Amino acid sequence: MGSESYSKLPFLDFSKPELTKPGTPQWESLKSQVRQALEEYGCFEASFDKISAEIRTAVFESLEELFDLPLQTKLRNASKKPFHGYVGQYPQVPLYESMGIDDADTPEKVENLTKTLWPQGNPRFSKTIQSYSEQLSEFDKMVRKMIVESFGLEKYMDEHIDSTNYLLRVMKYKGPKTPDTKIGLHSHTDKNIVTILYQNQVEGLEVQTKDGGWIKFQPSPNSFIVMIGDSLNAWLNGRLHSAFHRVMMSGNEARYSLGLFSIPKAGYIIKAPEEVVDEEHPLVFKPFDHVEFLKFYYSEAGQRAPSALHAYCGV
Ligand SMILES: O=C(O)CCC(=O)C(=O)O
Ligand SMILES: [Fe+2]
Repeated sequence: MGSESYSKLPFLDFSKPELTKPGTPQWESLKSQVRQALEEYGCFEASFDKISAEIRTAVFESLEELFDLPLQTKLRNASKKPFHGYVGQYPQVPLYESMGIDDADTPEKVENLTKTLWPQGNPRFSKTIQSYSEQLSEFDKMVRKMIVESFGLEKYMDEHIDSTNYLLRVMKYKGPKTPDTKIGLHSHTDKNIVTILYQNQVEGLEVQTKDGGWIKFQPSPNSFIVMIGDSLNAWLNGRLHSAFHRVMMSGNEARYSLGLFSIPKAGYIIKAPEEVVDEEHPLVFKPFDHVEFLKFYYSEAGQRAPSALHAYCGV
C-alpha cells in the first residue's frame, strides 16, 4: 500500500445534550459508532464541548510557560516510570519534549508538581491542568462505558473504571525549520487503556490504517482524538484494534499537545472476561500485569518486537 492516504478518521459528535443519559436512542447510536470506529481504526475524532473555551486557551498558555522553563527546572520532575516524568533531549527525536503529570485530575498531586517547578507557586497553572484533566476524565469514562456496554460487560463496569489512574502527558514538538518533514515521535501503539489527545493548530499526528496507509489528522479547536491502547484491546480479547500512530513535523511553528492516558493500576491483572471468549473468538492474550508488560516493552526484545503485546503475552 502507498504510504499516504487522504481519507479521514471517523468523526463522532459528543456535544449533544441527550448524551448525559445512557440508554437514550442517541446514546445507543453513538455507542455503536464508537464500537465500529474502534474496530476499524482504533480511534476516532470527537467533538466534545464540556471543556470551556477559557480552559482550552489557558491550557496552551500553560504549556508554553512550562516548556519555556530552564531545562534544569524541568528535570526536577523525575519519575522511575518511563514517560511519567520529564522526557527530552533524545537524539532519536530531537524535536520532542514531554512532561508527565501523574493523577492530574487530583488537585494535591498537581499542586505538588507545580511547587516542584515553581517554588513560589503558580495557581493558574495548577488550576488549568487539574480542571482540564478532571473534565476530560469524565469523557474517558463515558467512552469506556459505551465500549463496556457494547460488549455486554456491564457487570465489570465498576471494576474496569476503578482499575485505572490518569496520567496527563503534555508535549512540545519544535518546528524543524527545514523544507522537509522530520520525525516528531516514532510510530507506536499506546500501551494503556484509552488515550484522549488534544492539540494546538499545528498539524503532525498521523494514524496508520489497517491496510498500511497513513491518515494525517487535521486539528480543530473543538476536536479531540480518542484512541484505545493495547491493554484495553487485550482485556477485550483483541476484539478492537490498537492503531500505530506517529508525529511528523514540518514548518517553523511548535506543536503543543496533551494526552490524557487512563492506565491500569500496578498489580491489577488484565484478563479477558469469559463473555468475550468463545469458539469464534479464542483467547488471544494470557492474563498480565501492565507494569510487567511495560518493563518488557522498554527492554531490547520488547523494542524489537513488531507487537510487544503479542510477544509478551500472546497465546
Ligand atoms: O502528540 C501527539 O498528538 C501524540 C502523542 C502520542 O502518541 C503519545 O504520547 O503516545
Ligand atoms: Fe501514542
